[in-house]
Amino acid sequence: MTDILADWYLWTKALHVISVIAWMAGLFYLPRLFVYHEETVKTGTDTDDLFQTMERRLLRAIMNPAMIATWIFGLGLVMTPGVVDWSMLWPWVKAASVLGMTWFHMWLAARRKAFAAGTNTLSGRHYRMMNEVPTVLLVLIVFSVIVKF
Ligand code: HEM
Repeated sequence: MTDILADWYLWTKALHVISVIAWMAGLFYLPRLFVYHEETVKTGTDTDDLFQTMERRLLRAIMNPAMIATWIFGLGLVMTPGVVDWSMLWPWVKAASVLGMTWFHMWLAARRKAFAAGTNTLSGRHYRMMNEVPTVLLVLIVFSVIVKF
């Protein structure tokens, strides 16, 4: 098994990065949709329906599959011999950051359900601030995997 992973290392990494890009696009865009949804749309209107459709499709068609693919290829890299040295700091920073990113995804999914039920209570400002969470985690992750401190 580890031989196969070693042979496919660069392909796995390429697929991991492609999945990461698709996931991050959604993690940045969905909170922006929530900002406009909250600040400009009245509950029960056609525009409300349109925003709900965009949010649902973004999450189900792009973000959920991209998150699952990122995890599968990422764990494939973790199991590849010689890739991760757990005595260094970077794998721990990366692990904590990807857990944070996954938590953020779940939080967004819960907020989408609140919009769909017409029970959103958070302000546009709140969503703007939360939009910084994936940015901070992205910076930590990229420094971890590239600099390998
Ligand atoms: C979800 C769980 C994840 C796991 C288990 C994981 C694990 C890994 C591992 C083990 C590597 C290999 C490092 C190497 O070859 O030296 C890697 C590479 C990489 N990861 Fe992840 N990762 C995950 C999520 C993410 C996320 C969320 C991002 C970006 C926001 C990301 C960005 C990258 C990048 C850019 C590389 C390539 C670094 C290089 O050029 O060598 N990963 N990942």
